[in-house]
Amino acid sequence: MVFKIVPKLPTIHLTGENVKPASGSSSWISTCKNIRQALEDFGCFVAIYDKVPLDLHNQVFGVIQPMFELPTEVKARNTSNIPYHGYYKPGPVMPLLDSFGIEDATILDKTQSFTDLLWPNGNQKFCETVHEYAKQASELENMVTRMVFESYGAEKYLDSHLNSATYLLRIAKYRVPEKNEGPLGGVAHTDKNFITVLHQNDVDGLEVQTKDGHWISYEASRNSFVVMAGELFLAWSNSRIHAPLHRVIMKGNKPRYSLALFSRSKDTIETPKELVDDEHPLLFKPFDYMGLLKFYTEDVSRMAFCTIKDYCGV
Ligand SMILES: O=C(O)CCC(=O)C(=O)O
Ligand SMILES: [Fe+2]
Repeated sequence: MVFKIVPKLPTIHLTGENVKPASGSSSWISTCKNIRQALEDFGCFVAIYDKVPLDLHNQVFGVIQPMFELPTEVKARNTSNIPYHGYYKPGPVMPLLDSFGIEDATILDKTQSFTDLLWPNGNQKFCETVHEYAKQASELENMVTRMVFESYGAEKYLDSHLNSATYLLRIAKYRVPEKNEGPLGGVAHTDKNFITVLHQNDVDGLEVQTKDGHWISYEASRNSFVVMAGELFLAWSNSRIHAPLHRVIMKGNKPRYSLALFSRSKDTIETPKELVDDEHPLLFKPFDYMGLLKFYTEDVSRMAFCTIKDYCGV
């Protein structure tokens, strides 16, 4: 009998001793190493993380669902000066996807303004729950960033990096395809930001491409998060870290809901000199998120694939 080996995304437990730097324990050091290895090999990993309580998980998926039932003209109030950062209605390329973007969702006032736009009579539960979720997800992002910086001996850049970080929260619904429709929920792309933290309900669909071209399906659980590197992280690491292609293929007969927290940087980013040597000559000039965004929105064909080399390669 021939068994087909189905590859899985690496899973890393970000719990207990593994995430206690003060203990100086070997668990912390080996967790840092495992994260770095997973990001270099796959560009992502599944984090098992228990700091987002089950209550918050249930509440956040509870408060976001009614948002998708609002009239289209109300949803369209979620605009942004930055391309692709506001409301995104289902369209010809991705008819199943409906999504909102909350810029700076980790800042309560910003989540409040978003809430006031959609619910002029108030929706405090939505505002507090989504803000709390964004904060928790950003803490996970900060910890992973710290662990990777330490693993590369680049910890002296961590504080200024985290101080210049901003976060976009994208909240998405993928409806069940009709009989005459295909299952494509989200087209294959690489993320353009630093790190993305993805969390979803119990309807799977996310697939990540390996370096050798195989698609791996992610099987979600309530306490799991996909931590994924984007093109900014690839360039920061002088191409050590991989930014994987990923897509959403709908499975099952219930809608899929997901929350994606994208970290970016307000400032210019430079590859630390610790990551440059004879074996790894510098590959990128200093770059910034808005520059990369402008570069790929000038030509939509650049959106799907990794274009950071074309934007700021030396
Ligand atoms: O819904 C998901 O799990 C993936 C979303 C995604 O890849 C994105 O918004 O960039
Ligand atoms: Fe993505």
